[in-house]
Amino acid sequence: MDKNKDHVLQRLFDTVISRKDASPELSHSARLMSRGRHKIAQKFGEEAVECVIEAIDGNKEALISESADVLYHLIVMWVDAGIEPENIWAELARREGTSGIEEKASRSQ
Ligand SMILES: N=c1c2ncn([C@@H]3O[C@H](COP(=O)(O)OP(=O)(O)OP(=O)(O)O)[C@@H](O)[C@H]3O)c2ncn1[C@@H]1O[C@H](COP(=O)(O)O)[C@@H](O)[C@H]1O
Repeated sequence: MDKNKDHVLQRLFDTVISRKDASPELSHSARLMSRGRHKIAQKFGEEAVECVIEAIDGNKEALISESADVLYHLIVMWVDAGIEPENIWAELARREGTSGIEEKASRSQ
């Protein structure tokens, strides 16, 4: 069994991808995707800004809720762009063990 399937983000991705051909009347994901890439990106940006506001204000519960909104809208953006969660996990795995300080220094050389 693919253990990634147990992950809530993978299940959410599978649900959103299954909504690509769903009715915009019945599915929020289908409605958002039917409105196009600019709208999807705009919604992601709005949710990210709401996260920033709650983080700065120190509202832990609100930050948890806004973080879930950000992840949902990020997943809609991946589906629209043809990106799979595995692509992101692979990039994160590639970075494992490389300090961000070292990586930044190597870019400026
Ligand atoms: N995680 C979420 C999720 N998070 C937030 N939202 C919706 O995102 C919407 C955000 O509302 P807004 O008013 O900000 O956005 P909007 O309706 O696009 O409005 P405008 O910006 O156009 O004014 C709300 O309707 C929320 O319910 C979500 N909708 C769906 N999911 C997941 O996606 C699954 C599939 O949902 P459907 O596609 O609706 O079947 C669900 O079972 C959930 O697991």
